[in-house]
Amino acid sequence: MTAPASLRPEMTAALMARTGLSDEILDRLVRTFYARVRQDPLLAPVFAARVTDWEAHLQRLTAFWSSVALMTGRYHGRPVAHHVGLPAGPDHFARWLALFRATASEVCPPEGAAHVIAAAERIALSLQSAMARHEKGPEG
Ligand code: HEM
Repeated sequence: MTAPASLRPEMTAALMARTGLSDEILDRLVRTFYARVRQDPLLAPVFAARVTDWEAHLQRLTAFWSSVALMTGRYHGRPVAHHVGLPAGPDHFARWLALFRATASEVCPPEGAAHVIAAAERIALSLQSAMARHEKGPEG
């Protein structure tokens, strides 16, 4: 298994060894997960209203997961800015996480699934609180 290009090659190699993850597995995770999101009656409309170029979106999301899970530094974006103002509340997040957990458990080795699920849960919480703060306005 070749290591992905990384800004921190030793850390990436150690994370790959510990989790069994690779850019190939993360690519499969992202593609399988968003194929399910696009079939989901609750989530699909939120994405359909915003994502026009799915291939570009999937490649950004694979870079994001490579940065988060393997510390490659491949993603340069501002995820919070893309979520504030979205019509998505606690039910959407619960569904997103349920689909993500199921997909990660199928696609990744067990240690890798636990690693990406823990990260998704952490990031989902911080996105939700940023979205809630945004809705309340600056006085909060
Ligand atoms: C209810 C849950 C969620 C919904 C409905 C949602 C929806 C969306 C939508 C519509 C976009 C495209 C925004 C645009 O291009 O204008 C997007 C982008 C993105 N989402 Fe989510 N999202 C959810 C949860 C999450 C979670 C939990 C994560 C991370 C673990 C995440 C990570 C990202 C990233 C990295 C992008 C790309 C931002 C960029 O273009 O740089 N999302 N999301």
